[in-house]
Amino acid sequence: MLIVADENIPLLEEFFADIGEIRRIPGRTMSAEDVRDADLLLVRSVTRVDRALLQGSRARFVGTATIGTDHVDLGWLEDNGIRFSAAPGCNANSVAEYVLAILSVYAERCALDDWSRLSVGIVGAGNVGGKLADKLSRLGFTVRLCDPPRAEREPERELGNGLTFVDLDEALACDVVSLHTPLTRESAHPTYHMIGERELAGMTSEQLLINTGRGEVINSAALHERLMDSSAPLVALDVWEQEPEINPELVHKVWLATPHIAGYSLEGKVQGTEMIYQAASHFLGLPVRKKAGQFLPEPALSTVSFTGAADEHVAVRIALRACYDPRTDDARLRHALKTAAADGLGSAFDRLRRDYPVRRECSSLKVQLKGPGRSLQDSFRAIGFKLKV
Ligand SMILES: NC(=O)c1ccc[n+]([C@@H]2O[C@H](COP(=O)([O-])OP(=O)(O)OC[C@H]3O[C@@H](n4cnc5c(N)ncnc54)[C@H](O)[C@@H]3O)[C@@H](O)[C@H]2O)c1
Ligand SMILES: O=C(O)[C@H](O)[C@H](O)COP(=O)(O)O
Repeated sequence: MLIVADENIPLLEEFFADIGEIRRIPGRTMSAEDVRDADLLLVRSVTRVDRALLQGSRARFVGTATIGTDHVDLGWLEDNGIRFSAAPGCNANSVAEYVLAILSVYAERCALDDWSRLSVGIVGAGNVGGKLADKLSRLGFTVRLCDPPRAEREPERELGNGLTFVDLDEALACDVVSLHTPLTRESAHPTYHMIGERELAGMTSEQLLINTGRGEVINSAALHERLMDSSAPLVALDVWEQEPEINPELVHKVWLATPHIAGYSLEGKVQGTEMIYQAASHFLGLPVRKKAGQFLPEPALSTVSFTGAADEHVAVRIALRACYDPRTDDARLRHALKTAAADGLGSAFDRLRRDYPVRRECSSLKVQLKGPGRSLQDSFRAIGFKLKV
């Protein structure tokens, strides 16, 4: 059995070596020739999976180790009897932690001691948006959820934590707006360029707009234009139109710029591999013997300890940043763009993603509290840290 796989899928050998021969190919340039003899095809988001790639291939199963599926022509696969599986939710926690880390830096920038005074509009309340909403609500933030497909499907549903669905304009009025929708063009509520001139015109310099969904959810020409004006919101972008050939001028204009790595915690990436391994095993009628947890190494930092003198907000900030500080990724991207040859911006962007350092989630870090601090314990738990008692 031949397994053709994107070389950037971690732990391919560990999960798939028992199933067949693995041929690793750079995902961005994977061609019909590369996949002609494949029985299983394993991809990430950078490979367009459609008729052009698969016609003439003997592949009967395609797995993507990602949440997003906009790179896959699902209709064509179905019409051609090719089983498909994605990895829903695999890196949702990674993205939620990325947004929390940004909020912590933003609160500091705004000289806010208590970050939970910010209201957050979450657009797209699925695995990622839902997880973020849960963490933020438990931390005491005011959260507004905008998700028209869900609002139509579950109009009466009690969302918990006092949450209700709002329309896009209400979400866009929050202090922080975080986008977590898939990229869709033909659905009842398409998200392609959902944030355009009108939406951006309504936002002010007192607001922060974060996009970790897909670049094309924001009209980047309209964003670029809006950012010419000092009344524009602050913007943090992890995803870009036309990746990897992103617009360097837009990078210069946004506050935080990262190379599509919000979901790149080690846990998130390994869970993506685990999920397509499970799906492929079921498809082939093989037992599922391996689990992501068995391959996660010990983290470099295992415990942080706070005394009874710790201020709650400072302690949370320190622990969160010990796991992840988005300014590091921002600096790497800006440096890479500055030093890349003019025709090499796309390669520089892809290199940052390929060589991404190990980043562990908050659950890998134990927090020790020497003092009563019930509300501090709750805050750490809400974020996802383990408490050491
Ligand atoms: N930056 C990253 O590293 C990264 C990582 C993971 C996922 N993503 C992106 O985030 C997207 C969301 O991930 P998820 O796991 O939450 O997906 P999901 O399918 O669980 O949830 C998406 C939600 O968006 C809602 N939605 C659809 N159209 C909408 C619209 N017009 N307005 C508001 N809401 C709408 C859906 O109803 C759904 O509840 C993925 O499709 C992917 O593109 C990016
Ligand atoms: O959809 C997803 O899961 C994320 O966008 C994912 O992090 C994309 O990573 P890539 O496949 O581009 O490596």
